[in-house]
Amino acid sequence: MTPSSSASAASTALSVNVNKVALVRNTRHLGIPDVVRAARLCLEAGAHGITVHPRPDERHIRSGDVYDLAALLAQWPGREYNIEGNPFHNLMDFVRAVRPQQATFVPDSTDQFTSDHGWNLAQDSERLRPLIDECHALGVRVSLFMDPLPDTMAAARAVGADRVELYTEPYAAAWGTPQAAAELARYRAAALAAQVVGLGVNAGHDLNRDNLGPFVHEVPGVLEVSIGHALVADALELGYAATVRAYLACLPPSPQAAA
Ligand SMILES: CC(=O)[C@@H](O)[C@H](O)COP(=O)(O)O
Ligand SMILES: NCC(=O)COP(=O)(O)O
Repeated sequence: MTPSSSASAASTALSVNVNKVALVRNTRHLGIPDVVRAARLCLEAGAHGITVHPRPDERHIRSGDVYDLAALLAQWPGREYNIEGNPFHNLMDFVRAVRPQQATFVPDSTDQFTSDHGWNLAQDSERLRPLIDECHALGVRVSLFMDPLPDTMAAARAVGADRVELYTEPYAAAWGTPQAAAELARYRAAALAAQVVGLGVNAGHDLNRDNLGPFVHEVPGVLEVSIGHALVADALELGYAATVRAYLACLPPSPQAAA
């Protein structure tokens, strides 16, 4: 399929995180599974973008992957590249070199098992502000990885963020339990609070085929979900194309037809 194909028409964009393809690739010196091929197959199936989280220890996504994927995305006008990381570590070097459509600032330590919390803006706003300003000067949208706390959204806007990414692990952990409805209400309140102050809302972490649909149905105005671990696990069974289509089917359709 040529890169001119359209992404699926959806009001919530699906950005596929390919960290875990790289993780498997790194266990042998054979170059397979190919991270760029995985990303291309996902884009051909209608994914709106690709996300990577190049951690400093290169446990999965390596520097070369970041640049190889940038070259791929350059062939797909209208699809977005989202690079995640801690801006006080290695993220900004990638942002300066690659200028992705979006940078997602995540407050992870270098040895963290996985992302498990959002920013403490009372502590970090002043350090974040110049880096957010630099991203804007480079034409890069900034999303801050945040816990679903309505009272923190004004500070996220005040520091200059364009969007917040709601950390969705607590929702995923509650899925299928009596606490699920209460968790959804928390995310709904956080999303509304973000939108009231002019922030766009993204979401991610531990989203999957079961919990994605209810989330985007109950939480208004989610612009993008970035999904990796469960999606790649599903792709091991279904293949990338069928898996991406299955995730897109969970997202609300809209007349918007992305380029
Ligand atoms: C920020 C976040 O929740 C994920 O995007 C992150 O990329 C997960 O990192 P691992 O894939 O290393 O668990
Ligand atoms: N920002 C979330 C992301 O990119 C992927 O998270 P997960 O689906 O691997 O948990």
